[in-house]
Amino acid sequence: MNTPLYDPLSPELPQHLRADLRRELIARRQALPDLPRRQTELAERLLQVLDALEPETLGAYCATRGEFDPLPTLEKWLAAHPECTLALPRVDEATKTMTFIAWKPGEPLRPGPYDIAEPVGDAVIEPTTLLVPCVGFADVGLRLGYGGGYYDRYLSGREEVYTVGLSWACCELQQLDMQPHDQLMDLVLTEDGLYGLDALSLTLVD
Ligand SMILES: Nc1nc2c(c(=O)[nH]1)N(C=O)[C@@H](CNc1ccc(C(=O)N[C@@H](CCC(=O)O)C(=O)O)cc1)CN2
Ligand SMILES: Nc1ncnc2c1ncn2[C@@H]1O[C@H](COP(=O)(O)OP(=O)(O)OP(=O)(O)O)[C@@H](O)[C@H]1O
Repeated sequence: MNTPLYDPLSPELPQHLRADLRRELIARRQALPDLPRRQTELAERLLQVLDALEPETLGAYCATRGEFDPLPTLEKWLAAHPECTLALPRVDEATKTMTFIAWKPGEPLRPGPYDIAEPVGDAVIEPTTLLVPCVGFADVGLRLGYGGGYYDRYLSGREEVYTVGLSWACCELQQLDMQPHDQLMDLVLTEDGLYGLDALSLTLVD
């Protein structure tokens, strides 16, 4: 358990404090010790979850600013599951919307807005399972992102999409006020554990 960054009884976290919180969490994860071990542990957990979920179409992301990079693990998993289509996000900064484009390991990527790599193809996919990068999270599956609202906007009206948040243990928050537009993650994985309302019902085999 990490020390709460803010008074857990505060009725609502003001926007400027959310921005401070993001900065603090990004700095924390960028200073994480033992990164190779943490990456290996989170990758193992991700593989277990993929084996349990067997997604037909999977949305992932190109890591930035100290996020867990899921692509090496996905490359390994996809080699054994060629029936699964992988897709990566492309954002439209003007409309603050996001589209998932089919992508295979080795295919080209180009820098997009916010300096995040994006696929260059044009095959739009509606992933059934989505790996969602989380700047912070609370154990019920509540997520704090970069503040663009991209995932909340994308997931609103797509309640059937199964969401797997990925974060680091140091980014767990004891209290994160839920905002009306917040979409709960079904699961959140870190190097230390499994969170979210589905964590209790998902049976993982070693
Ligand atoms: N790897 C990765 N790709 C992703 C996301 C992500 O979280 N991780 N996204 C997830 O949505 C989308 C990009 N969303 C972003 C939204 C805002 C900022 C950003 O730079 N925001 C400002 C202000 C933040 C604030 O208000 O505190 C900044 O950081 O300076 C970056 C990315 C799509 N692709
Ligand atoms: N479904 C939605 N429709 C319209 N606006 C939305 C929706 N979801 C979020 N927003 C708006 O987007 C802004 C950012 O939301 P929030 O602070 O929750 O971002 P975030 O989840 O941290 O960011 P991101 O998903 O980009 O990583 C807020 O001003 C919010 O009102």
